[in-house]
Amino acid sequence: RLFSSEKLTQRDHSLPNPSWSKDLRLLFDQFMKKCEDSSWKRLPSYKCESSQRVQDFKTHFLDPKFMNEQTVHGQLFTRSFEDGLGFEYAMFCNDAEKRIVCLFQGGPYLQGVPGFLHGGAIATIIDATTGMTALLAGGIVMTANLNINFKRPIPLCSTVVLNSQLDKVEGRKFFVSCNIHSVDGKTLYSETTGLFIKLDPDKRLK
Ligand SMILES: CCCCCCCCCCCCCC(=O)SCCNC(=O)CCNC(=O)[C@H](O)C(C)(C)COP(=O)(O)OP(=O)(O)OC[C@H]1O[C@@H](n2cnc3c(N)ncnc32)[C@H](O)[C@@H]1OP(=O)(O)O
Repeated sequence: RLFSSEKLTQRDHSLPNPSWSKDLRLLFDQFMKKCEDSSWKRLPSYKCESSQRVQDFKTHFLDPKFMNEQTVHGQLFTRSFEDGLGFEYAMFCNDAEKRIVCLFQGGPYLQGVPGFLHGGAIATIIDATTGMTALLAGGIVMTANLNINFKRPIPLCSTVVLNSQLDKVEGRKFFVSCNIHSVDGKTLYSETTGLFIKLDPDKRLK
Protein backbone atom coordinates (compact mmCIF):
# COMPACT_ATOMS: atom_id res chain seq x y z
CA ARG A 1 0.00 0.00 0.00
CA LEU A 2 2.73 2.38 1.06
CA PHE A 3 4.83 1.36 -1.96
CA SER A 4 1.96 1.94 -4.40
CA SER A 5 1.01 5.28 -2.83
CA GLU A 6 4.69 6.32 -2.79
CA LYS A 7 4.87 5.38 -6.49
CA LEU A 8 1.69 7.45 -7.06
CA THR A 9 3.12 10.58 -5.47
CA GLN A 10 6.30 10.33 -7.58
CA ARG A 11 4.52 10.42 -10.95
CA ASP A 12 5.20 13.72 -12.72
CA HIS A 13 1.73 14.67 -14.01
CA SER A 14 2.93 17.50 -16.25
CA LEU A 15 4.00 15.00 -18.91
CA PRO A 16 1.83 13.79 -21.84
CA ASN A 17 -0.64 10.97 -21.20
CA PRO A 18 -3.14 9.32 -23.61
CA SER A 19 -5.92 11.75 -22.58
CA TRP A 20 -4.03 14.74 -24.01
CA SER A 21 -5.47 16.32 -27.18
CA LYS A 22 -3.40 16.80 -30.33
CA ASP A 23 -3.34 20.55 -29.60
CA LEU A 24 -1.99 20.01 -26.10
CA ARG A 25 0.73 17.66 -27.33
CA LEU A 26 1.76 20.05 -30.12
CA LEU A 27 1.99 23.00 -27.70
CA PHE A 28 3.88 20.85 -25.20
CA ASP A 29 6.42 19.89 -27.88
CA GLN A 30 6.78 23.57 -28.90
CA PHE A 31 7.54 24.56 -25.31
CA MET A 32 9.90 21.64 -24.77
CA LYS A 33 11.88 23.04 -27.74
CA LYS A 34 11.98 26.45 -26.01
CA CYS A 35 13.54 24.69 -23.01
CA GLU A 36 16.54 23.60 -25.10
CA ASP A 37 18.36 26.91 -24.59
CA SER A 38 17.17 26.89 -20.92
CA SER A 39 15.32 30.21 -21.32
CA TRP A 40 12.20 28.18 -20.46
CA LYS A 41 11.89 25.35 -17.93
CA ARG A 42 9.13 22.77 -17.60
CA LEU A 43 7.76 22.61 -14.02
CA PRO A 44 7.22 19.06 -12.72
CA SER A 45 3.94 18.48 -10.87
CA TYR A 46 3.03 15.74 -8.36
CA LYS A 47 -0.12 14.60 -6.55
CA CYS A 48 1.62 15.21 -3.24
CA GLU A 49 4.36 17.82 -3.30
CA SER A 50 7.25 16.77 -1.09
CA SER A 51 9.55 19.62 -2.14
CA GLN A 52 11.72 21.58 0.26
CA ARG A 53 9.28 24.49 0.12
CA VAL A 54 6.47 22.22 1.32
CA GLN A 55 8.67 21.02 4.18
CA ASP A 56 9.48 24.68 4.98
CA PHE A 57 5.78 25.50 4.90
CA LYS A 58 4.97 22.71 7.36
CA THR A 59 7.87 23.70 9.64
CA HIS A 60 7.38 27.46 9.75
CA PHE A 61 3.75 28.19 8.99
CA LEU A 62 1.54 25.20 9.73
CA ASP A 63 0.16 25.12 13.28
CA PRO A 64 0.48 21.47 14.43
CA LYS A 65 -3.28 21.51 15.14
CA PHE A 66 -3.78 21.40 11.34
CA MET A 67 -1.49 18.37 10.90
CA ASN A 68 -3.88 15.43 11.16
CA GLU A 69 -4.77 12.13 9.43
CA GLN A 70 -6.52 14.02 6.59
CA THR A 71 -3.58 16.38 5.97
CA VAL A 72 -1.22 13.43 5.62
CA HIS A 73 -3.37 12.00 2.83
CA GLY A 74 -4.12 15.39 1.27
CA GLN A 75 -3.48 15.65 -2.47
CA LEU A 76 -3.07 18.71 -4.67
CA PHE A 77 -6.64 19.41 -5.84
CA THR A 78 -5.61 19.92 -9.48
CA ARG A 79 -3.88 16.50 -9.52
CA SER A 80 -6.60 14.43 -7.86
CA PHE A 81 -8.61 13.38 -10.92
CA GLU A 82 -8.13 10.31 -13.15
CA ASP A 83 -6.23 11.13 -16.37
CA GLY A 84 -8.27 13.31 -18.71
CA LEU A 85 -11.26 13.82 -16.41
CA GLY A 86 -10.14 16.96 -14.55
CA PHE A 87 -7.18 19.27 -14.91
CA GLU A 88 -4.66 18.22 -17.55
CA TYR A 89 -1.89 20.82 -17.65
CA ALA A 90 1.80 21.53 -17.96
CA MET A 91 3.46 24.73 -16.77
CA PHE A 92 6.63 26.28 -18.22
CA CYS A 93 8.46 29.16 -16.53
CA ASN A 94 10.73 31.87 -17.90
CA ASP A 95 12.73 33.20 -14.94
CA ALA A 96 14.18 36.20 -16.81
CA GLU A 97 10.72 37.44 -17.82
CA LYS A 98 9.08 36.36 -14.49
CA ARG A 99 6.46 34.54 -16.60
CA ILE A 100 4.65 31.23 -16.53
CA VAL A 101 2.77 29.70 -19.45
CA CYS A 102 0.30 26.96 -18.54
CA LEU A 103 -1.03 24.68 -21.28
CA PHE A 104 -4.41 23.49 -20.00
CA GLN A 105 -7.12 21.05 -21.04
CA GLY A 106 -10.19 20.96 -18.77
CA GLY A 107 -11.87 17.53 -18.67
CA PRO A 108 -15.55 16.48 -18.47
CA TYR A 109 -15.63 16.48 -14.64
CA LEU A 110 -15.06 20.26 -14.70
CA GLN A 111 -18.31 21.07 -16.46
CA GLY A 112 -20.36 24.15 -15.43
CA VAL A 113 -23.14 24.96 -17.88
CA PRO A 114 -23.46 22.10 -20.41
CA GLY A 115 -20.56 22.13 -22.86
CA PHE A 116 -18.41 24.66 -21.00
CA LEU A 117 -15.97 24.80 -18.07
CA HIS A 118 -17.19 25.71 -14.58
CA GLY A 119 -16.02 29.19 -13.51
CA GLY A 120 -14.58 27.71 -10.32
CA ALA A 121 -12.49 25.27 -12.35
CA ILE A 122 -11.17 28.15 -14.46
CA ALA A 123 -10.41 30.08 -11.23
CA THR A 124 -8.54 27.03 -9.93
CA ILE A 125 -6.14 26.72 -12.86
CA ILE A 126 -5.67 30.51 -12.81
CA ASP A 127 -4.92 30.37 -9.05
CA ALA A 128 -2.44 27.54 -9.57
CA THR A 129 -0.67 29.36 -12.43
CA THR A 130 -0.60 32.85 -10.89
CA GLY A 131 0.21 31.28 -7.50
CA MET A 132 3.18 29.48 -8.98
CA THR A 133 4.27 32.74 -10.68
CA ALA A 134 4.31 34.50 -7.28
CA LEU A 135 5.80 31.49 -5.53
CA LEU A 136 8.78 31.25 -7.90
CA ALA A 137 9.42 34.98 -7.36
CA GLY A 138 8.74 35.25 -3.63
CA GLY A 139 8.80 31.82 -2.01
CA ILE A 140 5.90 30.66 0.13
CA VAL A 141 2.88 32.83 -0.74
CA MET A 142 -0.85 32.60 -0.38
CA THR A 143 -3.58 34.09 -2.52
CA ALA A 144 -5.05 37.25 -0.96
CA ASN A 145 -7.10 38.41 -3.93
CA LEU A 146 -8.04 37.08 -7.40
CA ASN A 147 -10.13 39.21 -9.78
CA ILE A 148 -11.28 37.35 -12.88
CA ASN A 149 -13.13 38.79 -15.86
CA PHE A 150 -14.71 35.91 -17.75
CA LYS A 151 -14.92 37.24 -21.35
CA ARG A 152 -15.89 34.08 -23.28
CA PRO A 153 -16.94 30.61 -22.07
CA ILE A 154 -14.23 27.92 -22.40
CA PRO A 155 -15.51 24.85 -24.26
CA LEU A 156 -15.25 21.65 -22.20
CA CYS A 157 -12.22 19.49 -23.11
CA SER A 158 -10.70 22.24 -25.25
CA THR A 159 -7.04 23.20 -24.93
CA VAL A 160 -6.20 26.78 -23.86
CA VAL A 161 -3.09 28.76 -22.95
CA LEU A 162 -2.65 30.73 -19.71
CA ASN A 163 -0.07 33.52 -19.74
CA SER A 164 0.85 34.67 -16.22
CA GLN A 165 3.20 37.56 -15.44
CA LEU A 166 4.62 39.03 -12.24
CA ASP A 167 3.79 42.75 -12.51
CA LYS A 168 4.96 44.34 -9.24
CA VAL A 169 6.42 43.50 -5.83
CA GLU A 170 5.81 45.72 -2.82
CA GLY A 171 7.29 44.27 0.36
CA ARG A 172 5.45 40.99 0.90
CA LYS A 173 2.87 41.80 -1.80
CA PHE A 174 3.25 40.12 -5.21
CA PHE A 175 0.97 41.44 -7.98
CA VAL A 176 0.36 39.02 -10.83
CA SER A 177 -1.78 39.21 -13.98
CA CYS A 178 -2.90 36.37 -16.22
CA ASN A 179 -4.94 35.94 -19.38
CA ILE A 180 -6.32 32.86 -21.09
CA HIS A 181 -6.31 32.57 -24.88
CA SER A 182 -7.31 29.89 -27.38
CA VAL A 183 -4.51 27.91 -29.00
CA ASP A 184 -4.67 30.11 -32.15
CA GLY A 185 -4.51 33.23 -29.96
CA LYS A 186 -7.66 34.64 -31.55
CA THR A 187 -10.04 34.22 -28.58
CA LEU A 188 -9.47 35.93 -25.23
CA TYR A 189 -11.32 33.83 -22.64
CA SER A 190 -10.42 35.65 -19.43
CA GLU A 191 -8.30 38.35 -17.80
CA THR A 192 -7.18 38.18 -14.17
CA THR A 193 -5.28 40.28 -11.66
CA GLY A 194 -4.17 38.68 -8.40
CA LEU A 195 -2.41 39.60 -5.19
CA PHE A 196 -0.25 37.04 -3.38
CA ILE A 197 1.25 37.62 0.05
CA LYS A 198 4.59 36.14 1.08
CA LEU A 199 3.93 34.46 4.42
CA ASP A 200 5.41 36.21 7.45
CA PRO A 201 7.62 33.77 9.43
CA ASP A 202 6.45 35.42 12.67
CA LYS A 203 2.78 34.63 11.96
CA ARG A 204 1.62 31.01 11.89
CA LEU A 205 -1.52 30.52 9.80
CA LYS A 206 -4.43 30.46 12.19
C1 LIG B 1 3.70 25.79 0.11
C2 LIG B 1 4.22 25.42 -1.19
C3 LIG B 1 3.31 24.41 -1.92
C4 LIG B 1 3.75 24.09 -3.35
C5 LIG B 1 2.74 23.23 -4.06
C6 LIG B 1 2.35 23.79 -5.42
C7 LIG B 1 1.18 24.76 -5.29
C8 LIG B 1 1.02 25.61 -6.53
C9 LIG B 1 0.73 27.05 -6.13
C10 LIG B 1 -0.70 27.14 -5.66
C11 LIG B 1 -0.92 28.46 -4.99
C12 LIG B 1 -2.30 28.48 -4.46
C13 LIG B 1 -2.40 29.48 -3.37
C14 LIG B 1 -3.72 29.35 -2.69
O1 LIG B 1 -4.70 28.94 -3.23
S1 LIG B 1 -3.75 29.80 -1.05
C15 LIG B 1 -5.41 29.47 -0.57
C16 LIG B 1 -6.31 30.70 -0.67
N1 LIG B 1 -5.81 31.78 0.14
C17 LIG B 1 -5.96 31.77 1.49
O2 LIG B 1 -6.56 30.87 2.08
C18 LIG B 1 -5.31 32.90 2.24
C19 LIG B 1 -6.20 33.41 3.38
N2 LIG B 1 -5.63 34.71 3.85
C20 LIG B 1 -4.60 34.68 4.70
O3 LIG B 1 -4.15 33.66 5.21
C21 LIG B 1 -3.99 36.04 5.02
O4 LIG B 1 -4.90 37.07 4.70
C22 LIG B 1 -2.69 36.27 4.20
C23 LIG B 1 -1.68 35.18 4.58
C24 LIG B 1 -2.98 36.22 2.70
C25 LIG B 1 -2.12 37.63 4.55
O5 LIG B 1 -2.04 37.71 5.94
P1 LIG B 1 -0.74 38.34 6.66
O6 LIG B 1 -1.10 38.53 8.09
O7 LIG B 1 0.48 37.58 6.34
O8 LIG B 1 -0.54 39.74 5.92
P2 LIG B 1 -1.37 41.10 6.23
O9 LIG B 1 -2.81 40.84 6.48
O10 LIG B 1 -0.57 41.87 7.23
O11 LIG B 1 -1.27 41.83 4.79
C26 LIG B 1 0.01 42.16 4.26
C27 LIG B 1 -0.22 43.26 3.26
O12 LIG B 1 -1.08 42.77 2.21
C28 LIG B 1 -2.26 43.58 2.15
N3 LIG B 1 -3.38 42.70 1.86
C29 LIG B 1 -3.66 41.52 2.46
N4 LIG B 1 -4.76 40.96 1.91
C30 LIG B 1 -5.19 41.84 0.95
C31 LIG B 1 -6.27 41.83 0.02
N5 LIG B 1 -7.14 40.82 -0.01
N6 LIG B 1 -6.40 42.87 -0.83
C32 LIG B 1 -5.51 43.89 -0.80
N7 LIG B 1 -4.46 43.97 0.05
C33 LIG B 1 -4.31 42.95 0.92
C34 LIG B 1 -2.39 44.20 3.52
O13 LIG B 1 -3.14 45.40 3.42
C35 LIG B 1 -0.93 44.47 3.84
O14 LIG B 1 -0.52 45.57 3.05
P3 LIG B 1 0.40 46.76 3.70
O15 LIG B 1 -0.40 47.29 4.85
O16 LIG B 1 1.64 46.05 4.17
O17 LIG B 1 0.62 47.71 2.57
